Amino acid sequence: MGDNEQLDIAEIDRLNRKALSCLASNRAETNRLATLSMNAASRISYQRGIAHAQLNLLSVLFHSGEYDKSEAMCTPLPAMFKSLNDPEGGMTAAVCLGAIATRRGDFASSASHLESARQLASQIPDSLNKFSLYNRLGIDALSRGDISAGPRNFLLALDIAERFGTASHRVNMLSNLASCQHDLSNDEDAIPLLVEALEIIHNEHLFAQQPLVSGNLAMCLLATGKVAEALQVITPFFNVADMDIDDKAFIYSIGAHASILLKNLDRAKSLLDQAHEFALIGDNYEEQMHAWLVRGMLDMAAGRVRVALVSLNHARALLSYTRNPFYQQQIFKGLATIHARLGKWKNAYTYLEQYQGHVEVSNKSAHDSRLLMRHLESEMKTLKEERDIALEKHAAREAENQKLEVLNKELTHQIDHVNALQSSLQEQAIRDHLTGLYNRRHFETCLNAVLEESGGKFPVAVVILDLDFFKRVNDTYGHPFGDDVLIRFARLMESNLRGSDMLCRYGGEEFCMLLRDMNSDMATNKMTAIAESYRELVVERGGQTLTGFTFSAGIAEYPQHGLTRNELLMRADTALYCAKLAGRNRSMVATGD
Ligand SMILES: Nc1nc2c(ncn2[C@@H]2O[C@H](COP(=O)(O)OP(=O)(O)OP(=O)(O)O)[C@@H](O)[C@H]2O)c(=O)[nH]1
Repeated sequence: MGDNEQLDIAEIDRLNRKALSCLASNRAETNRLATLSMNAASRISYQRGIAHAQLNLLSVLFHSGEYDKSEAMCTPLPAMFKSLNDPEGGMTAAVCLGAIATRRGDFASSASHLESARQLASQIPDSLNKFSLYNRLGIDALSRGDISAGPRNFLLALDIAERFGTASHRVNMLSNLASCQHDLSNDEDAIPLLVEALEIIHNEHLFAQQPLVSGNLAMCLLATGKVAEALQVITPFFNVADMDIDDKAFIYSIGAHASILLKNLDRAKSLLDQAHEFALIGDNYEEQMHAWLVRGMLDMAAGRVRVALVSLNHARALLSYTRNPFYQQQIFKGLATIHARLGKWKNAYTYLEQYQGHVEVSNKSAHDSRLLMRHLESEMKTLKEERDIALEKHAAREAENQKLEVLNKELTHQIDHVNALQSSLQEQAIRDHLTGLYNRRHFETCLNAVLEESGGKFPVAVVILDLDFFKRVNDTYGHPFGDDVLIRFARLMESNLRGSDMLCRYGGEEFCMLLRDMNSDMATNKMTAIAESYRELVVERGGQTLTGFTFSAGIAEYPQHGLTRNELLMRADTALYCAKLAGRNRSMVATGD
């Protein structure tokens, strides 16, 4: 697809949806698709397309740590989506603003953005856009220390991922659920979730997500004392250039932590220096705190007790950016140890007490979180079952409706068929099958109607025609030839009729006409003209040719020669009889009044 290609609205929408769906797994692709859709939407001034493209572009910026730029791009979007009457876009924009505020440690403003996102979400059906909402609500809840709302929202996001998302969305949520468990000191339950996520990553080749998930796994392994395993999991990612800056900071810190525990202090220092740098470049306070904590451990391991105190104090100052009990415990434990080494027993004791307090809270929360997780899982299971039943019922109703629609169509079709048949039968009932002209019965009905309509206000000429010596035609040339003559005569007569006139086959080789608003003179002239054409008619069949046909006609005029149909027909018939007697090939008008 070329950059200059003209795309229509539907194609731009599709491009934006696609850009959104690869946000979790391939940000470069999101960026490429969103740029394409932004250009195409701008070209045709499609505001909604522009706004959604902008949303995708700023999400990419957000994930690469460009918070100022992404915030500047996002700030006008909620109002824009509101004016476009697009709650889905408005919700996603509010989620982005919430995420940016969280990164800045501004939890109050984050909560207000997320609340408006939640309100907008209640107006729209479930879609992939809700994934980022639940994900963000989960992260926000954890940062507030709400251990119930965190996993609950992640499970909701996992459900959205399973219904509307890709494997990468699933991985994302398994990883978040695991982080929750880890934050609650429940690493035993976190590890299988991360192993499952890594399996999906492997099978679906979602390598962009591998560093973070592996980092999380390494963190849990560290927390459970499996240091060598932890290092093994993250080693492949050292020196990988194409990685998220946050992931780099995280992985290098864990690498440094593991190296300290394995007494490889040189390696630990080199990894930690890089971790620190990445955390600073990425403006990531939580990772900065993580790096200071590990630096404190390194200082201690190297015997630099006073320096370690400085490092841990730095880490402690940043503690408000996380509720992670692992960090809290490590920091207070470290501070207690340092103060003990420095002989500051009172301080050491205070930190020890704080450390113990955190351990107790964390043990309790690990226990609570296990229970909560089981409870949430069964709650979700019930909800899912209920939803599946509702969906099944809906599908059954739809199928029933479709069946009805098909039946309805069939019925309509049959009714049409019957109607067509009926009108064809009606036509057949009033038509002569050989010539296609009206039959005598229908003619007589119409004649009655015309006479009634006239009521003497305009004349009506009634003409009966009889082809001359027709028996001879049949006898000499055969009956089929005679049929052809009758048909050709019928067509010739029709071509001489006006819309208000009417012609019928009266019987055999006899025809009858009514000429509206014509007196007998006018009718006679008309018959003379038709007689001329009939004479010139050439009929050919089976190598035989015949021409020079004649007919005789009798004309009666309403109201002059009669007031009723029968009277007029009788007078015309008599005139016809006279024309035959007078030698045929002529038209005669009824005599007398
Ligand atoms: N081919 C054909 N002939 C028909 C049809 N209906 C009637 N006829 C023939 O029309 C002929 C009418 O003959 P006649 O009544 O003797 O009259 P004519 O031969 O036309 O003589 P005049 O009317 O006295 O001029 C008969 O031979 C009928 O068989 C038809 O549908 N097809």
